[in-house]
Amino acid sequence: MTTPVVTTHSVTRRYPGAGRVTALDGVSVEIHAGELTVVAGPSGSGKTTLISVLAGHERPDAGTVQTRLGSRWHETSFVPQSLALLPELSIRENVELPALLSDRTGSDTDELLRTLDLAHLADRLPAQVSGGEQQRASLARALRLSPALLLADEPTGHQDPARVQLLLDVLRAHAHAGNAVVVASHDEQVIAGADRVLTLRDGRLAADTRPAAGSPAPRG
Ligand SMILES: Nc1ncnc2c1ncn2[C@@H]1O[C@H](COP(=O)(O)OP(=O)(O)OP(=O)(O)O)[C@@H](O)[C@H]1O
Repeated sequence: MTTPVVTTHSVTRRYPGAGRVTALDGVSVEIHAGELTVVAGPSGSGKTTLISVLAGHERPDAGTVQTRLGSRWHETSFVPQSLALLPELSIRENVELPALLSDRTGSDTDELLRTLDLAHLADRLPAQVSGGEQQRASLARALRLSPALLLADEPTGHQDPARVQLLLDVLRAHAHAGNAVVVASHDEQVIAGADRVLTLRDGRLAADTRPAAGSPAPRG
């Protein structure tokens, strides 16, 4: 097994406020390159919080997070549920944007647009395409610099089954090219296509499995 790209050790994340929610409770996981890891679990189980901690966007209240990636921003891409497309830029300009901020080559924008079935929409604004098309555009942008770690929060929520398969194929290809891909999802089709499934319940890691192998993943 390779050195993990990111490792969490007994990570706990609490949100302050009246309810003081414990969103993650002592979660220890290793994320490896070359795998599509799906974080599954019911609504509110901590999926978004875990991938935000893995991305470095959320800091744990207890426990530690180790990454072998440096602080170079282009190594990590995050597709939020909100998608965060810039409304005044076209779909093509949104996808191209990371390349304007970096000297890395990455993937070709037009090739990504074709692969994600967006080429015919390239000159439209985000408001002029569907929710599913916006979702694919946000993923295309995240892939533009070919990140070593790609995290995506429910990236198939607006897709029909054929497009879920398309996104799954794209995510698996990126992982199998030697990158770590982590997707928060409760879509059964995505879970079935994962190399590894981390299941959360009430902020705890309830299961760590490899669906294709049909056996628990090695831990630790
Ligand atoms: N900013 C916040 N302030 C307070 N509580 C929060 C905050 N963000 C999340 N929570 C709570 O933390 C818990 C975990 O939330 P999280 O968004 O990680 O779950 P999730 O599994 O991604 O849910 P979903 O599938 O609905 O997106 C939930 O109980 C949620 O209400």
